[in-house]
Amino acid sequence: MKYISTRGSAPALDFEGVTLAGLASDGGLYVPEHWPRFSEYEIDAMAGLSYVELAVKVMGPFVAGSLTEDELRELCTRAYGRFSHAAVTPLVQLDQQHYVLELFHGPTLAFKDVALQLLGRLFEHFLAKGDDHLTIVGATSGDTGSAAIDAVAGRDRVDIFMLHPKGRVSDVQRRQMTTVRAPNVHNLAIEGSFDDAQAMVKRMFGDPEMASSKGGKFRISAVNSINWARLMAQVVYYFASALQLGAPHRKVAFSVPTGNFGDVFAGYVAAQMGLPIERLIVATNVNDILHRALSSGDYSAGTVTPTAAPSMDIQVSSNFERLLFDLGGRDGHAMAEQMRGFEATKAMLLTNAQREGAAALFTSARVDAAEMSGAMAWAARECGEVLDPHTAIGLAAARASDVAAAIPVVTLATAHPAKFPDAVERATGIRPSLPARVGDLFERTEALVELPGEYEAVAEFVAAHATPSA
Ligand SMILES: Cc1ncc(COP(=O)(O)O)c(C=O)c1O
Ligand SMILES: N[C@@H](CCOP(=O)(O)O)C(=O)O
Repeated sequence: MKYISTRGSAPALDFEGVTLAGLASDGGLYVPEHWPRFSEYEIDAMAGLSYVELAVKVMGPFVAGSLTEDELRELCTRAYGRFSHAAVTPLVQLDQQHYVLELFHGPTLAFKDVALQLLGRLFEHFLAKGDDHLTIVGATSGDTGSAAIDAVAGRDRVDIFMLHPKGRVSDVQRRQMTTVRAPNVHNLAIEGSFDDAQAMVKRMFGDPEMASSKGGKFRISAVNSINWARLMAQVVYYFASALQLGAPHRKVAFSVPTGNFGDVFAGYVAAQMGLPIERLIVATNVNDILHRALSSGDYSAGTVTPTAAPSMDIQVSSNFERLLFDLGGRDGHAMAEQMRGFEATKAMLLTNAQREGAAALFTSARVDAAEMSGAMAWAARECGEVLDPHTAIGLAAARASDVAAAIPVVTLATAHPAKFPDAVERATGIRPSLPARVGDLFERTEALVELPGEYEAVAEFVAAHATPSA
């Protein structure tokens, strides 16, 4: 499989190349040059497979040419062996129509583990072939950081620099990052929002002093969902849950709490691969750029409002570019032009083709604090299911949607409620406790460096602590 950039001028790469590159050298995001498609018969034959075997089937076409089936199976077995539930991503029924897909049984209690446990192992596998060193630079609004750090802490040939917006992640989220003591892990608390951090990360990929692809010293790579391998691994659980609910003979809808548009884009990929998805509901909090874009075509970023669902406090959604590229006829030069406009003005209008294409599969909803708390209270009271604030936003959007009653709606449960104990207690009266596997999080010492929200300060820190490319 070859991958092409959404901005049309970076070289096409194979799966190994895109995994190690993270972001394309023209500033675009890599997508497969075509969507592999399964027949109804092939999807039917996936029913009953274990999570690992399903992962091998679904991801097989994407890694072709870079990994053998046995190598992929081995990497998946080790990645998903670290999950505390035998089903890896168990599906729980709430009522006649609604389900939650629990994606938080990995080591750091968020859906990010599903992809990052695999990505850490992919980095190790590919780097073992040569003698190069990777400098991972990432931005987190709370969950990617801990999942990525867990996935690469202590690994040879990798340094990780994780930027989080100071004071804007929960205590549990921060401690899950800052209490990991490994010489290759660097936590940077920066002034500003997640969007500011994400912009600095993207800038480093184009910095001629820093990025080896531009003549600089370090082989920079990504663990955010700008890295294709992240999304690829997330496609699997759409198949896993839909198969349990009767696919391919029955359609299923999904409601996805959304920030950077990675998780829900994985659902779009599943639909392109033949999974019968009735609808993808994009659920945002009051940072609603995606809701505005999908409902009125207006993709314009305002300032970020901190909320009780901090991991979704995002206004610039990286992966939306992948959708716009696909819906706009895969014209890289037009996409580059559209993104140049957005980068200059922080606003853009979707074209008619992009709006109409999106409307065929997506709907959206903006969920405020009261609606979020209401969904948490309902799930706890009526169904005995304690949800985190992000999942509650997905569920509120799912319950308000007009999906026909005969079609099951699966809300992706993206984080364990104990990551946000105060918000959960306020809404439900229940204070969730951390599972034993995260250990003595509040007894451990934290290590982090505070930096101003300036690119130069971050680049200087990375340059002083990273290992140059071979
Ligand atoms: C708990 C949680 N829910 C939802 C999201 C949104 O996911 P995405 O950025 O893939 O849209 C995130 C962060 O990305 C998250 O950490
Ligand atoms: N919500 C994320 C933000 C980064 O998103 P990603 O999926 O692109 O890594 C987080 O929790 O860090």
